[in-house]
Amino acid sequence: MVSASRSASAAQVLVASNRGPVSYAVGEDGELTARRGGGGLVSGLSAIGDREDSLWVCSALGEGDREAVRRGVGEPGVRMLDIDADVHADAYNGIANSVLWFVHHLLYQTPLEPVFGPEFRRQWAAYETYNRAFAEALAAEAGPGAAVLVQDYHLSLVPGMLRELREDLRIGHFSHTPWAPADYFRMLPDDVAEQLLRGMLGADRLGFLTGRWADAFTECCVRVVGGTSGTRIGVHGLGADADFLRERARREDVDERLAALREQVGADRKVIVRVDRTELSKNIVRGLLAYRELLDTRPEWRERVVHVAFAYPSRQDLAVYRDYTAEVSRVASDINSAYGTDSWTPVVLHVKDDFARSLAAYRLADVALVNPIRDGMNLVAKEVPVVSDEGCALVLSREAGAYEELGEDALCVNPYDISATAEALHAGLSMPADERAERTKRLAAAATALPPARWFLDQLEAL
Ligand SMILES: O=P(O)(O)OC[C@H]1O[C@H](O[C@H]2O[C@H](CO)[C@@H](O)[C@H](O)[C@H]2O)[C@H](O)[C@@H](O)[C@@H]1O
Ligand SMILES: O=c1ccn([C@@H]2O[C@H](COP(=O)(O)OP(=O)(O)O)[C@@H](O)[C@H]2O)c(=O)[nH]1
Repeated sequence: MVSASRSASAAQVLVASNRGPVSYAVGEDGELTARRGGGGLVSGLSAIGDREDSLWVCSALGEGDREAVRRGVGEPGVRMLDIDADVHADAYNGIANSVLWFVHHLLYQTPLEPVFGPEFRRQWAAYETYNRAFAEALAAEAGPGAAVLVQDYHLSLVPGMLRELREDLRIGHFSHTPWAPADYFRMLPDDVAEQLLRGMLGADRLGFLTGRWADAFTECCVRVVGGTSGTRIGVHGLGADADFLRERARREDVDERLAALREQVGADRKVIVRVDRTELSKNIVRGLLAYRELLDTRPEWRERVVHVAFAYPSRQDLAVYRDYTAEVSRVASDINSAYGTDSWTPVVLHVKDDFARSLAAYRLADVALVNPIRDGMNLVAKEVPVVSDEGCALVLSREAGAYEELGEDALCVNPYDISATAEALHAGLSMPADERAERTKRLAAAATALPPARWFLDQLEAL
């Protein structure tokens, strides 16, 4: 960890995102420790750090990050913005994750409904302030004619704001989420919907993970603001980083965790693996219920399979995420109480983020379960086949962006259909080893077609 030192105002390529590549924690001894930021956006953008002329502008997300900013500690080429904590909380928890995330992932269902009243308006004002802070920092840091790539729904207003401050810049925006169908998007107050779209249309070019999300965005523009007003739109299906993953997954710390997992699972048992943030859109509870149904309807699997579920903490400031986390644990322990025996624990649930252990689980999996209700891409689905030791069947939701590229060799499911998911798990567990290996090879090839470095460069060149 060093003081951020790269010359800032010379930056020719800038990335802006809420979450940055590292986050900091203050230890009991007062020392700061850095750890890799979670989630797929960070995995995808990691290649940018190799460029000398780049700057990654991100937000301080917690007390550790704020302390790092105060002490002037940081990674080279990264600038963390210490935006007022209340403004950040309203923008990130209130607007981005409680409203925009829910709209794009179709998560509002009774009794979870949007409430567009005074609190929303206060949070919306904070979202504007938050976006303006990014626009101003980018305007100050960008060299003449620089390219700025703004990331995701946290920063939808930044392209329009930045355009007003700096006409010389080339501005792109990339959405890592799905985009809501127009009828659902128009649930947002009219002025807010319009501001979001006009903010994004301030960019020269907009990127999406799949054609499906790009088309939904275009349809929203046609319905709400009359069209996309000359802004170019492109599709870039972010893939897994094969070189990084294969090397990282064979290191000693992963081997150690693999041995521990093998011991926990027990000899001669098959393993169904899932790895997610504990996130409503990932549909973890329905996944567990499908596993329960498998044990119920196909008793031949009892004692012969273990479901290894990693559900690492996410957005815990929000009550709805905390409740969901508790529900995941409750359903997992219900299954263990109902079916477990002295020698067999049907579900092994880990709720602490551990990248090395996740890679170990990828290696071990006979079946990977990826069943989101909706997901921009889902990199886990792309990473498992790359890392797998002996081939792995992939049970994949048709509502994940990854389905467009992996659909042919995965066992595809409607994520709401628990029985169909249980049947797909059975099919995965029963798949002959040679078929599984063949499919895994093809899945890995499709999953790595557009590695992160190329994904990033393509956008830069197109801009
Ligand atoms: O930053 P958090 O609030 O902790 O959330 C983590 C990230 O979640 C979302 O990731 C998405 O990006 C992936 C890569 O393109 C994609 O595969 C996945 O489907 C998306 O869910 C979010 O869009 C990011 O901004 C967050 O950092
Ligand atoms: O303990 C872990 C397990 C996984 N991941 C990474 O988190 C990302 C999850 O991305 P995905 O697109 O599947 O979903 P997101 O969380 O971004 O919605 C993947 O690249 C994983 O390798 C991680 O950072 N820590």
